[in-house]
Amino acid sequence: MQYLLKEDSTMDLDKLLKNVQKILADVDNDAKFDNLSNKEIYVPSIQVQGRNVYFNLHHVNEKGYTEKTLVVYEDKLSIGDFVADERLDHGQRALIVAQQTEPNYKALAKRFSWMKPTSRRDYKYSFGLGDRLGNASNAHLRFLKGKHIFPVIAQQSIRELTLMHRTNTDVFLDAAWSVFDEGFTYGWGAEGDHVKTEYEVDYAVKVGCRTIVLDCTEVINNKAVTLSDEELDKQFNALDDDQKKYFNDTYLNKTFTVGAHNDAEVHFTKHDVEESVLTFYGAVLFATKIYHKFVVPYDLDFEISMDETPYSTTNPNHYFFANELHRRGITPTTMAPRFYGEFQKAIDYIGDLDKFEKDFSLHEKIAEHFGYKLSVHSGSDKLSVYPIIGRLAKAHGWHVKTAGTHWLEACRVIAHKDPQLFVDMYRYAYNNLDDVKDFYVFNAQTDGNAPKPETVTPDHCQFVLSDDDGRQVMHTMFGSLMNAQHNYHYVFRDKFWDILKKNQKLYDKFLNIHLAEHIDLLTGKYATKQEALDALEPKTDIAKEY
Ligand SMILES: O=C(O)[C@@H](O)[C@H](O)[C@H](O)C(=O)CO
Repeated sequence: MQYLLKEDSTMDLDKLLKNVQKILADVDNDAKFDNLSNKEIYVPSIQVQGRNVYFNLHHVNEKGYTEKTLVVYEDKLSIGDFVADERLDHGQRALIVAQQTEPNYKALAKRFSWMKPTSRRDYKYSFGLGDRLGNASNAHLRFLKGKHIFPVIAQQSIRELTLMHRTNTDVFLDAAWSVFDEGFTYGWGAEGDHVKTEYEVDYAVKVGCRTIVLDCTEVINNKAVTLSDEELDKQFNALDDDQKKYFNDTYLNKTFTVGAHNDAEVHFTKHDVEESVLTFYGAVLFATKIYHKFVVPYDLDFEISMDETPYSTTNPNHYFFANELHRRGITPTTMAPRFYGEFQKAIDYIGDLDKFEKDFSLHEKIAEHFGYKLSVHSGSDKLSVYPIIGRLAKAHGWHVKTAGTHWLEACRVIAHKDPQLFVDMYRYAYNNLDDVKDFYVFNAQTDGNAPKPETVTPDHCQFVLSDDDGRQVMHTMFGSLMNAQHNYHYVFRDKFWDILKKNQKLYDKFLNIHLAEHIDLLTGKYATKQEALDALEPKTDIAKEY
């Protein structure tokens, strides 16, 4: 691709060069870069390596959208790594202006290792921040800077990619460019989330993901849980004699001590043995195969998720799965049991908190015993259990995953800035909820309590995002809403993006408020959900300030 030379350039490259030289001079002083003449230089992105300079320009165009371009000042011998739009030669060096493309990401990642996703194994606390739109990570990274929490910002399940019509590459690059933009050198995660087949694992790995979340739902025999003891026994006894002997010798009527301080026990009854084997042994073998084919050769973080099975994972089930992996020399990075109660999308935990605490505590001790962390899926908005998770997992570390709740904060921007668009989106989501019945299980599908569209008006629509069922309708219908078409036009997408791009600062503010409610409860800054909400929820309509 040929680049524009100085005389044809769309910007004053000479002036840009003067700012580069000012940056180089400032590095030798306080490196604050606070008096550059070009105010479009996004200071958090400035990187200086020897006499080489890199940064992003943030240009607000005539529509009010912020356009980001990369500027590189490097030796002519190396700058050819980048695909430039414009170039100014300067002695033995050159200044280029370039797009945020995959080739230019790869060129930057050659120079800055922190531009590549890394393992979360070495981080005690990690938080999944799935970004369904691709423009939430800057706010998330700015919020987390200095908090010593590892952000997994490239985290979209195959389900989300399918529904939103995005690729893992789209997700990866949106996240990676945010890392450069914010100068986030702490480390970041990219994961193939809820991958179920070797193809899906391979897809995530080849894009550059460092973690795979192997969803075992479809290789777990969920029928075993429903069997009578008699039928369970009959099916167990149909196994090979050596299999039966091994399982009974290893687990039957055995009690295992677990926990970092060996202060808890897991006991196996006959039912526990037979149910655990018939439910999970196939998944153990599948996970073992994936481990040897992908996790070892590509040095991946390995999460095993069973959080979306129809039934809770008992503590013996969890111990059985972990111990069978352990016997095979496999220690996952994280495991995601399905905990007691319900972790439905977009709303708080559903269940008895005391029972949850008892259940989570033993799962946590099993994880400590085998040397991995628990992973809490659908962590969005589960504020009631965060104090419990934060307390019980504080010593060993936690990994909590969120995603759709950040999409709802984008919907909140629409509800404030174009209420009619929000009303139309909600009506469409409500009337087409069957689109997602094969993808998600949530109360709003069946309880009939979601706000009726006729009650949602431009003057009265923001309440939907505080209503559990209304939240679930908007949360799960993200893909249908963003891809609905009529006469080859997007019904909502173009208007949605126009509003969001014009109001990125408001979106960022909503994201930071919402993320603070999650993080401040997990880290113990606030002891209860109500305390966090009282402290963090805006008392006025802050949208009027943007
Ligand atoms: O909606 C999805 O598919 C994802 O958000 C998925 O559930 C993810 O693993 C998650 O738990 C984030 O909260």
